[in-house]
Amino acid sequence: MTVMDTIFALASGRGRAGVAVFRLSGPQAGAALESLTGQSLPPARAARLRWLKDPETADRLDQALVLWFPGPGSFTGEDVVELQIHGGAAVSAAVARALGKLPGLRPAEAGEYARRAFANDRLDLTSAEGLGDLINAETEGQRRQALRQMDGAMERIYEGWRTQLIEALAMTEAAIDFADEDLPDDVGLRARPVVAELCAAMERELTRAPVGERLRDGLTVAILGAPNAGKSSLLNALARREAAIVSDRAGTTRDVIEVHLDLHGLPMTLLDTAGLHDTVDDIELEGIRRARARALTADFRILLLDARDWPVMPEALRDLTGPDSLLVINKTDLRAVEETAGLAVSAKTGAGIDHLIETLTARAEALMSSSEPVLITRQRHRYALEDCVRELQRFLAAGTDRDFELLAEDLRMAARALGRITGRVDVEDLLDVIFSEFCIGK
Ligand SMILES: Nc1nc2c(ncn2[C@@H]2O[C@H](COP(=O)(O)OP(=O)(O)OP(=O)(O)O)[C@@H](O)[C@H]2O)c(=O)[nH]1
Ligand SMILES: [K+]
Ligand SMILES: [Mg+2]
Repeated sequence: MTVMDTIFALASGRGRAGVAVFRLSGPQAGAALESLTGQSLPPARAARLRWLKDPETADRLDQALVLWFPGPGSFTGEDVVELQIHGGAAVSAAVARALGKLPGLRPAEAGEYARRAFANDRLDLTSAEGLGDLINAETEGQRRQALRQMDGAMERIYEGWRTQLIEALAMTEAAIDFADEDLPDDVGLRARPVVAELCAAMERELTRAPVGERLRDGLTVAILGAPNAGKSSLLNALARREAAIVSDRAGTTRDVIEVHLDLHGLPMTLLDTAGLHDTVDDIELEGIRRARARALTADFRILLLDARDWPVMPEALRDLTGPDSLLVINKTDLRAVEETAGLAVSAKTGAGIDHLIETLTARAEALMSSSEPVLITRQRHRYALEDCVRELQRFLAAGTDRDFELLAEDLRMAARALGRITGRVDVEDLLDVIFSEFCIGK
């Protein structure tokens, strides 16, 4: 058994505030609380008002609300203490100094609480990621997704799949281990329909992957158009600030400019790009190359046209039209255009901008909304799930004459790939449990 340090850290943000919260976790947490208060531990999970004193000088530091969460039912699974003290730099510093004087205590490193919670099986990896995402969530959509991930919705589905896989593995191994015994002939083949169904479910999930990743990272929308169409002006109008330089000189924007927006709870990254046209200027040409390259990786594109050019579409925009593009006609204050295929706006007067935002929001929602919890919110989930599906496909592609040993290996690898997502990798332990419930042999 390893002797764990007891860690402490300011759990609330730095700076002046009404209350600051210290959190202690580890075997000495209870003793630390007793020495700081000079009293025995309060009842579990009930707040008590206590004076905190310096353990060496007995100087009063602050009056605090203290909470005692004995392990293993705490956030980290260890003994945890929370000290709610008065906010303010000097109070926090004094309490931190006092904590540092106590035996076995040291300041926590970044992520150490979540790491201990993971080590003690209080959190799986997806829940830990969800917690991190929740703390960083800036929009409603991100908050909802993070919360679902944190409360274990994702873990339950992955673990359910993994258990089914390991059951299929047990059936396949039974065919190897008990080959000479009195087993039904088809026991090794029974895994097949289970694996086929699991594989289909995972493939379905992979096609939904962009939803979760987009929701976490945001949707990317590129604004494209001829020079001086008003791309930078439109970006500024949407962002409600002067993020990009606007001038009447064609070729003002030369590099890709990114602005992050929150569209009714959906995160969006807006890209302003160099005007697309024929030029011999090297720098402009490079800008145009980058604009096109970025535009192609964007989730969708706003093709911006000067109302005075309408309905002639500049050459450079023509090959970018399609279902992932939205035609927007700008400068309608200079020339009115009829209700057309495009959206009429004026970046200058603001006319039509609200309508554009509504359209963007609707598009973004259509791309991102999902009533079921999304299972893939990060690249690493997608990669692991793709690995898993590859193994299952290999299993399914094998003919009936294939060696059960090799089939079992495919399933074992598939289970490992899934285990990488949640951080639960105990294939053998689970296999033992399943075998013990298996009514063969005895
Ligand atoms: N009247 C009017 N002028 C506009 C409107 N939008 C932009 N402009 C003007 O058009 C000119 C070009 O605007 P920019 O936003 O710099 O255009 P751009 O497409 O970013 O141009 P480049 O970066 O050079 O490709 C500026 O003088 C703007 O003030 C509009 O809706 N109405
Ligand atoms: K310009
Ligand atoms: Mg510009």
